Amino acid sequence: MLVLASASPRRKELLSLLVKEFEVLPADIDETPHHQEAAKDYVVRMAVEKAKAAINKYKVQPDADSSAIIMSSDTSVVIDGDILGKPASLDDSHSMLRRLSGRSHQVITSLCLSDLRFDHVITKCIVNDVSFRDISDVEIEQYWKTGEPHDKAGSYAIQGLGAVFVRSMSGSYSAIVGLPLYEAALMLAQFGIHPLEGLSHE
Ligand SMILES: Cc1cn([C@H]2C[C@H](O)[C@@H](COP(=O)(O)OP(=O)(O)OP(=O)(O)O)O2)c(=O)[nH]c1=O
Repeated sequence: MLVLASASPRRKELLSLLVKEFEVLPADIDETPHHQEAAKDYVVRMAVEKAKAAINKYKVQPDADSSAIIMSSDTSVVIDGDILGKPASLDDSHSMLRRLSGRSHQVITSLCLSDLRFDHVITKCIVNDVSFRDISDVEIEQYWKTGEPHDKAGSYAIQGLGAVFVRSMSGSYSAIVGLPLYEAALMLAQFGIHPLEGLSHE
């Protein structure tokens, strides 16, 4: 059994492109960065901590499969070395999008796959560059009212209306949305799960 340790509907949707059957088990962790923690280290640590929290929850389930594989991920927006998580308010969203306006930033996504004993663990960190056009204060307020930025790192969604701010990007689109499909497929294969096997030929 594959277990996706995530509350993100985007991650569930993206993983369902690769795997037909999996369980979803959100893991609650403290997402506060450590003092002077480098962005890449933080993003990988978050995925590892989500995996560990989900393992602890999963193991105590009566029908737990001892050969289950846990997948977890984290996405953060990084500008000038600062980590931007999800906005807590319009003010927060405003200061994030003001910083991103007219500039390039990075979206860093980590992926962690592990067995239940946390013996076999693979982590991967994917760095993408995204360039924004200038954004006005009025647009920031209008965008906030759509609700879209509320649960997104950096306060925007490239897969939604936030795309109107994106001049260009390089790297992995699925990683920015929350789950890097190319890397996920390669890592799943290392655990014996092969996404292209068993698909119908209709
Ligand atoms: C930059 C960007 C982020 N996001 C999302 C992906 C993640 O869901 C979210 C970043 O928060 P995360 O903490 O990575 O994930 P989450 O809290 O939504 O889910 P979980 O921790 O349970 O797995 O931002 C987009 O959907 N589009 C984007 O363009």
